[in-house]
Amino acid sequence: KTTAIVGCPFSGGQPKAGVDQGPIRLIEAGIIKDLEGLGWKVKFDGHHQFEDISATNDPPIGILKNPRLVSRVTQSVAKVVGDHVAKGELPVTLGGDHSLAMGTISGTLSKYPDACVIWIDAHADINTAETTKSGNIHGMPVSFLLGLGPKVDEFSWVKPLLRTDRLVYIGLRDVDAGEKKILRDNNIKAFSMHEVDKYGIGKVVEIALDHVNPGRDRPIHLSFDVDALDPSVAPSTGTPVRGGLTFREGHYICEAIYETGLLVALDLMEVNPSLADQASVKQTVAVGCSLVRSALGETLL
Ligand SMILES: N[C@@]1(C(=O)O)CN(C[C@@H]2CCCCN2)C[C@@H]1CCC[B-](O)(O)O
Ligand SMILES: [Mn+2]
Ligand SMILES: [Mn+2]
Ligand SMILES: [Mn+2]
Repeated sequence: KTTAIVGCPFSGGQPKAGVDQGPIRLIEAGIIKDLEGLGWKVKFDGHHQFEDISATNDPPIGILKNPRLVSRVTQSVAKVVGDHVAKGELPVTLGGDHSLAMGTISGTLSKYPDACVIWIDAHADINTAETTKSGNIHGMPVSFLLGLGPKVDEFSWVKPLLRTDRLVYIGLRDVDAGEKKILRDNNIKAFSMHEVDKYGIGKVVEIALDHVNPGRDRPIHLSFDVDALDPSVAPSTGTPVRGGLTFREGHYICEAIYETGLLVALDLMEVNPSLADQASVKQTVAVGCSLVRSALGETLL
């Protein structure tokens, strides 16, 4: 079994510098050796370099920031991830901000059209060009993947390959009003921290899988935004929100998804080693590596 580490040093979907350094820090922390230790053959063809944001003439479209750069980068990521998936390799995409998921999930769905997406995040990342208040495209990838909202020519390459009944969220606790309406209007299954408290993470993962993968026969793309975790667990991230998943709840999700044997692609997003003090950075990077190990088969016994 082969996994391909796709390092995506990219920050164009959001305004805070540093998240583009996430991949190198995860690599330096030893993620490759970690996965080899779990028996994986690990391919790492280097970090996918992207033009410097400042070097591109990329005025906003409406209020969307860096639209041409984000589109170009995510389209190239779609090809990279698609190629790895087509070869039967498990791409582990290291971000970089969560706009990259427009690329990773397009890549996965191009090979596995019946795949389901499990989105672990404090946020729904489902704003459209009409509903976004920030214009930060890391808050929008899911709407493009579902084909919701007004067309944005720059992103016409993103095909609406994802179906609303193949998407489920766990960890939500900071969802914009416009996003709440989109989730309701489209009957999208979402387990907020309220449901995690109410049912416990074990039951939540079971119900989530029953919803998007009732026969446990569909490939799974797990897209993990480290800000789903409580800021005390993963402090170095761009949009922290209190009241998040514990260290164990985050790891349980990854362990349970691995146990299904259906994982075909993983994203580990929004680690920003420029935020908070060095101890916090070290902690966040270590948690990121640990989550990846758990999603790729590390067990406690
Ligand atoms: N919905 C958001 C957007 O900018 O669209 C607004 N939110 C920040 C905002 C601050 C003020 C109180 C309400 N929340 C961040 C989120 C995107 C997160 C992207 B992710 O990849 O980190 O999940
Ligand atoms: Mn590659
Ligand atoms: Mn996110
Ligand atoms: Mn988030």
